[in-house]
Amino acid sequence: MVHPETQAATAEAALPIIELSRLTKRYDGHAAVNELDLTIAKGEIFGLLGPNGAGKTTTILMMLGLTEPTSGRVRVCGLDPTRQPLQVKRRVGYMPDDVGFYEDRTALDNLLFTARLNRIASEPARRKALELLERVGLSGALDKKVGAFSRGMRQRLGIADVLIKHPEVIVLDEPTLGIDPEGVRELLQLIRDLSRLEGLTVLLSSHHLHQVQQICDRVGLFVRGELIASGDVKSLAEQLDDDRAVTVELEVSGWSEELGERLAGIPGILSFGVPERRNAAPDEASSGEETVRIQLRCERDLTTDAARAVIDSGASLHAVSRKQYGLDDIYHRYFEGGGSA
Ligand SMILES: Nc1ncnc2c1ncn2[C@@H]1O[C@H](COP(=O)(O)OP(=O)(O)OP(=O)(O)O)[C@@H](O)[C@H]1O
Repeated sequence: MVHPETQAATAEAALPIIELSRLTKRYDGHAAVNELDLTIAKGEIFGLLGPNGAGKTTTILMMLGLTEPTSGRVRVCGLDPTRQPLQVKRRVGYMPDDVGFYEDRTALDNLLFTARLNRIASEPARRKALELLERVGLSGALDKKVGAFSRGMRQRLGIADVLIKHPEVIVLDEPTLGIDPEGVRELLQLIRDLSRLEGLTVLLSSHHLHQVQQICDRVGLFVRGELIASGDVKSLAEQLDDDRAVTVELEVSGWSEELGERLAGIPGILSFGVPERRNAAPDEASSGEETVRIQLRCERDLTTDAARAVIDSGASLHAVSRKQYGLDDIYHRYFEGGGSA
């Protein structure tokens, strides 16, 4: 989903804040990240998506100056993390997938501790901590020891913890791991609001396609250390349709050979699968009143012609639609066969 706010991005928002060029990290000759080129604009919410071992964490660690690239270039807020790690740390908030807190201290104390580490004076730190606890919905639990927090509360406190130093960029590694659906919804909303209202750039690493789809302006698909595609969900879907074929889906009962012939006779239909009958041998075509789904690959949108063929054949048409690719389809199509679309 592309957010309208993003389309109306200001000139400032288009400024690159993260720039990776030919970035490579090798471990014992094995490339964990290989020749990665990626630019993220100020204010963008960018999703790093990929299976285990794809190189997402290694990329993040190089951006934070926590591991040195083998070759290539990284710039974060105009700084080189390898040579200026402290300046980068001041501007970038990192929330790992398992945030560590002092368990026997309260939420407020934990935030004040982080503020002290970042040399924020005690009065402004207290004001900011209380404001952030309110913001992340934890003002009712500020005196509660973190050891008694649920996973969702810890993640929300983690967000407050990265925000206390007023960063320009936040990097969140699997922020919704282990949180219930309602908690996930609230957390994603919070992240999006923070980005929109405060111009915060967010880099989010995740396996959860639907969550990434809900809040990210752009997504990068990682496979074996390589960024195999990036863009908003719509443009990734378009890249999948290289041949510009359109998929039309029909839900029909009363399938017959005649319907098959009528569909095959429509100019512009490239192919379609003959629906299988339930409990039948795989090569036996379906018949009768059972509802079946048929996907047609067409040169152009032929929903009307396909619907007419169903009705003319005497079958019942329950649904007809042009298939829209979601991130699920994109992910699976790209990752099938090891990452070639
Ligand atoms: N310190 C290390 N020493 C050797 N190999 C490493 C090291 N760190 C990562 N790797 C390897 O680099 C590759 C990329 O790992 P990385 O952790 O960046 O992937 P990821 O996409 O973050 O995976 P996950 O989603 O599981 O966290 C993997 O093959 C991993 O085994």
